[in-house]
Amino acid sequence: MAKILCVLYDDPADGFPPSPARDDIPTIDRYPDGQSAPTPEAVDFHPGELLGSVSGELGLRRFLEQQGHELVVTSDKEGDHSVFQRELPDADVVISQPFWPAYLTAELISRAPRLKLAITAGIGSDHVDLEAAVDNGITVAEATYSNSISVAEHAVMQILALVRDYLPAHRIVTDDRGWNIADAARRSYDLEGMSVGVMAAGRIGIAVLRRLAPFDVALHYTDKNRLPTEVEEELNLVFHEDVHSLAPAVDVLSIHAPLHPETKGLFDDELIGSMKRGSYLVNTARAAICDRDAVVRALESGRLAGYAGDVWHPQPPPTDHPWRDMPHHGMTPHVSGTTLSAQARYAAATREILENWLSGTPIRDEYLIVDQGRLAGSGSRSYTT
Ligand SMILES: NC(=O)c1ccc[n+]([C@@H]2O[C@H](COP(=O)([O-])OP(=O)(O)OC[C@H]3O[C@@H](n4cnc5c(N)ncnc54)[C@H](O)[C@@H]3O)[C@@H](O)[C@H]2O)c1
Repeated sequence: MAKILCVLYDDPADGFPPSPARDDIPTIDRYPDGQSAPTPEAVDFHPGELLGSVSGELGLRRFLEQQGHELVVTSDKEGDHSVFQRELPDADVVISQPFWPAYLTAELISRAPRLKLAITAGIGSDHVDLEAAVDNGITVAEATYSNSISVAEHAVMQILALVRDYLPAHRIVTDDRGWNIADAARRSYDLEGMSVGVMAAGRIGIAVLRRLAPFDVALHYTDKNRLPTEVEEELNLVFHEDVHSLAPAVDVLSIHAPLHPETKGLFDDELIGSMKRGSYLVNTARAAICDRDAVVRALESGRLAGYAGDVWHPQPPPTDHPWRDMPHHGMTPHVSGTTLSAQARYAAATREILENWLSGTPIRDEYLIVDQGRLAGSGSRSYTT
């Protein structure tokens, strides 16, 4: 029998909601590239419920316990005495979410001799030391595509919020109880006619490009895997060989690459300094792709007119993290990929992966990041160790 250790974020501060705000959510059978939505044999939850917090348990308890497996769910993840680190040494499976990541470092992996499977309930497995997973024969799998559109919508929202300076205007109404139109207009522009670029046009990046096309903007992108010519022509995309060519060419840049050795710290003083004065940078990918203090400096100097995103390092960030107080930012907590709509999909994908693993049947190739001692599936396309 297997021990499954699941690290989830805390319930809402005022308790687990007795009912969701809406009775149902749209059913998505297929993702934009034709990949089918998760196909577990069954689920023990109602889509639209809060599943990603501790009491939601990703809807897994009945399924696992009926088969005699042990499920431990906790939000307590930091330090030697945390429930996560105390339960890890005899765990067979760890499930974690990027929103509240249980950092599976090489050192922790060395203390978990039974660990065979690390599931990311969401997308982005950089909280797992992939090299250590390769070396220790651990399979890493994630819920590919489950929240890609969720994140794309968030990025588009934040691009518009920055360019139009939405949040300060909202605060004039709620906090100041005021009506100074000039205060609201002094940094507010139209997106129309601007150049917008994405760094990485994978599942999220292409969805951002598609959603922005009707805004009559010039679309640019870079990716180490170039898109098919017909997609470039359809969206009238300008391709850049690398981010150093993309950054100075656009007014707005949205980051959608995974965090791995090629992308860590990429947006430093030099790269951000090559952008036009008054550019906007949105990062819903991973915080460590940007140099934390270079972002603050660029907002203070006016090189960046705005920065937004939902990803921080570490997570949760300390209360004095400089991104909480820097000027002209539109940051949210790491929430874009954990809408209730996304939760239904990644909870179902997590169940599907567990069903496969527990019955010894293959996990879908597109869910795999590391398998059999090497990068595999989606991981071999998007990551480097
Ligand atoms: N904020 C959130 O809630 C949230 C949710 C999901 C995913 N994400 C992040 O977004 C990332 C992308 O997700 P996705 O579903 O689009 O993944 P994806 O695998 O579909 O796309 C990743 C793309 O990045 C490209 N790429 C990788 N390294 C690159 C490099 N050095 N230069 C240029 N391009 C590079 C790949 O070729 C690929 O096209 C994830 O890895 C994750 O870190 C965040």
